Amino acid sequence: MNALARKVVAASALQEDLLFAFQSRRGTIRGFGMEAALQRGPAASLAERVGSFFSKVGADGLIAGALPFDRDADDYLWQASQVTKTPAPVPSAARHAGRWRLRPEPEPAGYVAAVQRALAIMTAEEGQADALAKIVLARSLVAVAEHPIDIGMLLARLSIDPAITAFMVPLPHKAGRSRALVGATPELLLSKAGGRISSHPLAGSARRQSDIAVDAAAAAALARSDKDRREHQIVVEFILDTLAPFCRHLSRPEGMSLTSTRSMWHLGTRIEGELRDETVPAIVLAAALHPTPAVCGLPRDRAAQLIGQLEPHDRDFYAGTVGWCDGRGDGAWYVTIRCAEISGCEARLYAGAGIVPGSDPWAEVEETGAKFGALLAALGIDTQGVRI
Ligand SMILES: C=C(O[C@@H]1C=C(C(=O)O)C=C[C@H]1O)C(=O)O
Repeated sequence: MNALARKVVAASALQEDLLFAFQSRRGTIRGFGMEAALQRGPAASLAERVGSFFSKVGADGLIAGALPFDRDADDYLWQASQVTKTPAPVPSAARHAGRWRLRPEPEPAGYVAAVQRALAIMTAEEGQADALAKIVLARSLVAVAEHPIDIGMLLARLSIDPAITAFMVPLPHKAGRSRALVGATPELLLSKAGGRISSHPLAGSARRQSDIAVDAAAAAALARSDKDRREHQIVVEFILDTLAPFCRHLSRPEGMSLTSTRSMWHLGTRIEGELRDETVPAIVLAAALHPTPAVCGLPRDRAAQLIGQLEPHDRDFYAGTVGWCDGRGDGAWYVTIRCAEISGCEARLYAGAGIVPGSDPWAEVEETGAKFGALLAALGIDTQGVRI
């Protein structure tokens, strides 16, 4: 075998060994091969487990992976055998072949019933000090292909949108089957470089439109929407309150701004801070914030408990946080949304929407439908499972 052929074989073997990936306009970080696992556990013991891990592997180590939605459930984080920051492969024009079957869980009417139930609770509690102010309710869509889903291809196709971070992380096996979580998140939970931190919460959404004038009108309506502004403000205040004790300075711009992906408009606010103690690892700050009211609700524990009762399917790692953290404490953590759990021929897509008093249940069906758009487009199918 000549040198070039050897190099090609080595590169493709490496691709198959891809353990995690985070790819965005700001940079790429990919890990290959499982080197060492962080001892699994809940959010409460994370700081201690991370501290003992890096005291063994040293400051040059790096862990990446996922924290589940439920703070009491076990996380799943790994150190890779090799980490590269070189740009990821160029997205190919290839698409998945064959037919797809789609199955919503729950059906739209079931989701509407859950939203109505949440609104009834909000109405009944109005005026109480601990009243439910916001809850994010999600639904899922199961897409079954004729052939195993090509995760590398999916990741490459998701990366086409410059406004998102495309990610892939491994998940613990379920019923003996290997799984991965793949997505295109637009939402930065927390990044840290030295003493500087940033967060870019999103809440308040509208579907992008193909006609430029209609799209601009949708954005303008979102910027004016009282309901969406209330949803957004709850998230920003929660993040500021949570980060304040860690920070010497914490700032946010006046007002919220519009931000867009290829499929959605959102209200967003960029928060910047300077840490009092810059040795606090990014993953510990992310775990303190998680889950924010962008994916859970307010009051947090109450909303999380109701989500467990109102949603028919366990969120598992959806609406958690995915990211990486190095031995110096730097890292980037994203809200685990616009994603699908992939196992063999099956993809389970998730999408949620914030519910506040005044929300219209069928409008939330439409919003969550629009949020499936990024993943469906990357799989190469429309909402009916027809190839596009
Ligand atoms: C929960 C999701 O998205 C979150 C909810 C939003 C909303 O309710 O407007 C907007 C952005 C995200 O913070 C999701 O995409 O699944």
